[in-house]
Amino acid sequence: MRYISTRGQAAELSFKEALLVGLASDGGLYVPAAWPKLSFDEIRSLRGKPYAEVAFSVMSPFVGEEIDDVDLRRMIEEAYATFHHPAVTPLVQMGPNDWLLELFHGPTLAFKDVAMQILARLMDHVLTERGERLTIVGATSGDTGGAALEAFKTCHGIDTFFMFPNGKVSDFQRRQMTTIGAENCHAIAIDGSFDDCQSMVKDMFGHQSFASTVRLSAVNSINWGRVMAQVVYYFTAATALGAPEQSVSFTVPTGNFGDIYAGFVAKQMGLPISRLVIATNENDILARTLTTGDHRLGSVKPTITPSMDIQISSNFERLLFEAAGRDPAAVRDLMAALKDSRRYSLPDKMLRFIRDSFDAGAVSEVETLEEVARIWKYAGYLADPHTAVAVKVACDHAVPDVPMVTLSTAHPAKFRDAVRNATGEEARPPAWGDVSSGRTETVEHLAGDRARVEEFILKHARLTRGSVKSLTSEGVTS
Ligand SMILES: Cc1ncc(COP(=O)(O)O)c(C=O)c1O
Ligand SMILES: N[C@@H](CCOP(=O)(O)O)C(=O)O
Repeated sequence: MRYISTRGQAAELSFKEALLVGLASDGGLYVPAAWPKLSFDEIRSLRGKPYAEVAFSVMSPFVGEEIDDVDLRRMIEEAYATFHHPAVTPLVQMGPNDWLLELFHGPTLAFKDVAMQILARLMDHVLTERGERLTIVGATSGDTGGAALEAFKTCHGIDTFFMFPNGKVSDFQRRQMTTIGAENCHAIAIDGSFDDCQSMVKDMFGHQSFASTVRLSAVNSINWGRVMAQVVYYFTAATALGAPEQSVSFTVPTGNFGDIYAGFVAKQMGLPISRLVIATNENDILARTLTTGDHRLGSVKPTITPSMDIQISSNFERLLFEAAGRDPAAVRDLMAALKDSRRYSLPDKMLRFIRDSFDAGAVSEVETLEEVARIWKYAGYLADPHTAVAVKVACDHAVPDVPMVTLSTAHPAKFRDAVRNATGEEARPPAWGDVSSGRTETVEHLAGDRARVEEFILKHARLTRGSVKSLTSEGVTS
């Protein structure tokens, strides 16, 4: 499989190259040059299979011949053996046709583990094979950082740095990053929003002397490997509910648009998905875009669903690429408008394309708390607030005879205060995932200034440690 950039001005890459590079050199995101398809019979044959087997069937067309099947199967088995549920991502029935897809049974209690556990193994495998090392720099609104640091802490050829918005993640999320206790893992608190952190990551890729010195890579969902791994649970859930004979809808709490875009990929591969419903909190840019066609950045509002406190949804660019008929020039124009005037207007044709597959809804703070309380009262189920946002939106979009699956993206213990406020109940983490006390926190606190962050990374990345003092725009000075 070859990978192309959504902006059309970067080299076409192999799977392994796309995996290690993360972001394309033209600022775009890598996508497969063509969508692999699974036939009706192939999809039906996935029903009831163990998660790891489905994962192999769904991911191997994206990997192609580049990684030996035996190695790929072994890495998949190992990745999902870290989960604490035999089904890995179990479905829980909430009503006659309503289901929750629990994605939080991995080591850090959020859906990010599903992709991060396999991604770390794949990257480590490729680097070991090549005798190379690299440095990952990422941005997190709370969950990606913990999952990445946990997954990469044993990868000896990789240093991992994660920036998070200072004071804007839950205590539990912060502690997952700051108590990791591994020499190659670093948590950085930034004065700013998640969007500020994410744009620093993207700018670092544009700062070529820095990027090449540290051999920069990314494991946010801008990395194709993340999206690929998230496609799998759409297949396990839909086939369990009757696909391919039965079509299924999904509602997804959305921030960076990675998780729901993985659903779109599953649909491109042939999975009969009726509707993909975007659920947002008050940072509702995507819901507004779907309603009006006007994509307009506002300022980020802190909410009780902090992982979704995002305005610049990276993976929306991948959807725009499809909506524009895979025309990279159209994507470049929209991205330039977003950068220059903080908005763009979607041409009718693109909006129609998006509306063909997607619906959207936004939920206020008050409604989120009420929904957590309602789910507890009527179903006896403690839902995390991100999941509750999606459950509320799902109710508005459910139709008879089509199962509606809502993605439950985090364990409620990660958002204990909000859950307590809504229900009076204490959401306790399982003992194996509890970071709420004990270990000392280590964190670097930096202003939202790319140069300072780069300096910190140069000082601590093992590729450069001790040998590089600063970088010019041309190259390294020591
Ligand atoms: C708990 C939780 N729910 C939902 C989301 C939104 O997912 P995405 O950014 O893939 O849209 C996130 C962050 O990514 C999250 O951590
Ligand atoms: N909500 C996310 C934001 C980053 O998303 P990603 O899927 O692109 O890594 C988080 O928890 O950090």
